[in-house]
Amino acid sequence: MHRAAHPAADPALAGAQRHGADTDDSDRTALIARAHARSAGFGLDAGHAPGYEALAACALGELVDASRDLYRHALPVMETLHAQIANTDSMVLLTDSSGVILHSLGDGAFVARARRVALAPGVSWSEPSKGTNAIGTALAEARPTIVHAGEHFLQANHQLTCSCAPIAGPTGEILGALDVSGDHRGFHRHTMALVRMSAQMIENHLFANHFPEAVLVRFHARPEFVGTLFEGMAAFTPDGAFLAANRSGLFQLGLAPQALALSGFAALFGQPVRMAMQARAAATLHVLTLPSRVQVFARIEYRAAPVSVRQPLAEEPLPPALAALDTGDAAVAAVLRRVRKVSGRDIPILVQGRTGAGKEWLARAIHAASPRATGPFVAVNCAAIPETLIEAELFGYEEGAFTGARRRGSPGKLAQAHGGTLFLDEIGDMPLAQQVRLMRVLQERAVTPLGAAQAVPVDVRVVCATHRDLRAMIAEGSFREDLYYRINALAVTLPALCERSDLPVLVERILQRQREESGPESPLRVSAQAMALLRSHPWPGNIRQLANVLRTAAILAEGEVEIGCEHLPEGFEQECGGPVDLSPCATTAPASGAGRMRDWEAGIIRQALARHGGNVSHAARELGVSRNTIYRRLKEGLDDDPAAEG
Ligand SMILES: Nc1ncnc2c1ncn2[C@@H]1O[C@H](COP(=O)(O)OP(=O)(O)OP(=O)(O)O)[C@@H](O)[C@H]1O
Repeated sequence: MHRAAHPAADPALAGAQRHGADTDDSDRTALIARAHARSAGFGLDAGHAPGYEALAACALGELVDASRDLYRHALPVMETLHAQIANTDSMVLLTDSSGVILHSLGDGAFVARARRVALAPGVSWSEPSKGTNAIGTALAEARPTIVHAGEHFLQANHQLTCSCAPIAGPTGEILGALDVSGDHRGFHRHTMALVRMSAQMIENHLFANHFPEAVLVRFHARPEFVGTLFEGMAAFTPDGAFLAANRSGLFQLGLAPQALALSGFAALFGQPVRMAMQARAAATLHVLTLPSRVQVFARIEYRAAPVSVRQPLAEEPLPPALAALDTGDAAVAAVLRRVRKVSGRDIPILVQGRTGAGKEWLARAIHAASPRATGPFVAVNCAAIPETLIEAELFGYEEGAFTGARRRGSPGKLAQAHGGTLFLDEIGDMPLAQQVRLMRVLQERAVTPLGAAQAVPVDVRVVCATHRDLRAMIAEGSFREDLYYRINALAVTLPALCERSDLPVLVERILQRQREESGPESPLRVSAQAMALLRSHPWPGNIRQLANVLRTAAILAEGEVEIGCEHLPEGFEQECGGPVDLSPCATTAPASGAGRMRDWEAGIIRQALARHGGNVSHAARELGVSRNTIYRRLKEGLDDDPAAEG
């Protein structure tokens, strides 16, 4: 049977109690023994490493979404904590209440080792899945916990030392946990204290922002502690009924929860709430008397509820920028609702979808609907920049940094996006070396241009897009997993045009926009026959191709009342799989399978190339895709074709 190492036997652990854990040595031994007994009860085998499967990105995105308040308030605190433990071969982790890692920040060398034991987002570290470990055990015991080296139930984790504190919500429920894990040889007795203080900071932020309509009292017996991590906080209704208090508040008030629940402001602070509220505008602190007769210094705040907080989120209208993309397709509407939920927060979003499906448009709308709307929106297409230039383009360079560098250098796209949104299109095409640099910039929020000695602070929200399967790329080693999780707090997938149910509305919107761009002309309709053709087309170039087809058709139909089949490109009907019928595009496309879909797209591209005598630019223009897309699709088609040579 696996035996718990005695904490006192490890000199590194001596004094852990004095530096953060709530337990003395005998308590710790008992705590680890309890955790081991539970772990054995779960049927875990100490010598056997369990499967290390992470949740799929979208499932992880849903968990992050479900814990969005915790995530939002924890992220900046994690960054600060990470800066404090930088270069200590360790990482900072945030989990939800079930122990699934939601977010991680770490040092390069340790991250690679941590990945081997699945210390990565999407993996559960609950006791039932990993046995005794700081995260699972802290959550099970609802107390700050250190689990060091051989105290881990699984031998695979004996190389780790972990310090974890649960994070309680404003009404006391455990929302998740904050953990620092590192190499056991680097155990530092102050780590637990840092983790506890950071967890406390997150709890205080959550508390201060939780009650939409409340009188908030921040108090402490020492005036210099009001407004710090150590202040007590208590929330009351506007007529003085007690709502909740944070840890320090509960400690200072010194009453049992049942007694507090029945108390009011006057009973706890010795004067009516109205009197305290009248004094709240004064710059000086207010003196109040606790039931224990102890006098405390207090700052009193009152927040009235914004009307919208009372309405369920789902009923709120979309902000105009997002509403403009809502053309009636259910999948698109679901995407818009998801991004709307995080629109006020700097959460990185990964937009997935085929070429031309509207990823950049969505990114622009996300920016326009965010508090950064007045800042810049800078788009970078990683597939369109030669590999050798990506670094200079993104990170900037000093004068003379490399041969061919512009005089006076360049700030780079990241710095240009300062205060706004950086849209990284085709992020899957970014070379690995630049992925490492980008990761560092996002972590440190500062960029060092090529040839520069000084880092420049950058404040950007990142929205990335890809048509590639980044998880498959991670598996084959061509995309960094840490970057993937960094850019992918929320992943959304735009449907291909042929999967959308809103083609007529989309057509109408595109024609309307094109009319607005090219001056007042009589409104154009699309004939029923032509609409049926549009519906049955496979649209490999998606909305971009549709917009191009409509632009040309509108010009050809000038002076007529509607766009007819004769205004659509030559060969259009054949691409639709024959004569016009009213069947949806899916029936003309291959039955299923991403591979066959690609072959079929490659076939359409080959036909277009044949029509244009092999001229890639002309074929690209007709299909409404970039030349890069044509090259890529042809290459993918050939790579997948077992009969292809070479
Ligand atoms: N919701 C929309 N309504 C009207 N037109 C749209 C919409 N979304 C996209 N478009 C049109 O489709 C074109 C392509 O869109 P966008 O550049 O966003 O696609 P993308 O998915 O980023 O493409 P790529 O993968 O090639 O970078 C736009 O220039 C615009 O003309």
